[in-house]
Amino acid sequence: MTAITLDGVKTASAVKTELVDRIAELRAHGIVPGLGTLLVGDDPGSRSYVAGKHRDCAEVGIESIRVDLPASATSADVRAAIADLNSAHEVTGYIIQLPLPVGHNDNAMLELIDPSKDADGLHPTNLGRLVLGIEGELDSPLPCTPAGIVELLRRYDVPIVGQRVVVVGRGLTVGRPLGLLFTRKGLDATVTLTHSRTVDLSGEVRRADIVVAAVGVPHLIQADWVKPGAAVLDVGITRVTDPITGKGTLTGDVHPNVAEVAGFLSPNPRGVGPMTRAMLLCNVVKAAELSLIR
Ligand SMILES: Nc1nc(=O)c2c([nH]1)NC[C@@H]1CN(c3ccc(C(=O)N[C@@H](CCC(=O)O)C(=O)O)cc3)C=[N+]21
Repeated sequence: MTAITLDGVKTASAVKTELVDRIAELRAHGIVPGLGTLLVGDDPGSRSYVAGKHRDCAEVGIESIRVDLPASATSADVRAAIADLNSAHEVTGYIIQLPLPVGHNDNAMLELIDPSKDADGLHPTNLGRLVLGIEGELDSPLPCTPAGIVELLRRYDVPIVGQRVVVVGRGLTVGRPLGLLFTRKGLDATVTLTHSRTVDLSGEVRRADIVVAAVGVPHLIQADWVKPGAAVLDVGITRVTDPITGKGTLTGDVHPNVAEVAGFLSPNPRGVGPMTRAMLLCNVVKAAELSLIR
């Protein structure tokens, strides 16, 4: 058996196509959606993600505003840049590229974002709304990676209701909010949130109908850990740069042999990454639409 690929590139492209008309409608009402990005330092991974976000915006008709600070930026510099983004009228939503360089406090900076401009859904107010919102439509932005994971599964009709989901990794951007999202009414999954201190991790994963691997441990999830037919989503990525050639390679958390056992496999790259970016655009558009009716 070979797993059906959950194609994030194709699915993200469908999501983006659906946004184009909504963006034109906003512009017709005099609202120009604009995504800001705040990047601090010169981590190559972060640079490439930010570049991707600006390309996506250009593709669908969202303006984008790029603020790059040098690695030498102080916390006061970062705070000042956040204050500027909060007050810039052309910025309808923005993100702080995480992680910030060592010496900066990611959570403290996230708290300074105007929650109505929080395109990542990571401000405590918006995370709090996700905790409160067990049912009904949420009008707060959802964290992009969890939203992208659920959207990818839905578009391939992978059953979620009542299913056992094992999330490997409890990080702020993926594992923790994903548990909250999967257990909302309507999705109704049963979630086990695992982490580095979990006893018998392979046993937990073997019980799962849906496995989300978001830890950044190369090839942690092997074929013999996976229940035949399960959906496996590879989210964690480890970037290794060859010291001699300077060439970078990306290795996911899921071993390639999982494709022989799983029913569905979201690869990495070309899986959840592009979906994350598409959901960011959705958050920007949705926030702009809400500003019309408020
Ligand atoms: N405030 C904040 N919000 C984020 O959403 C956020 C963040 N910080 N920090 C880092 C992680 C990581 N992340 C990715 C986004 C797109 C791809 C993506 O599109 N990847 C391509 C490959 C790109 C490549 O080659 O590097 C793919 O999977 O096909 C990957 C990872 C967003 N994150």
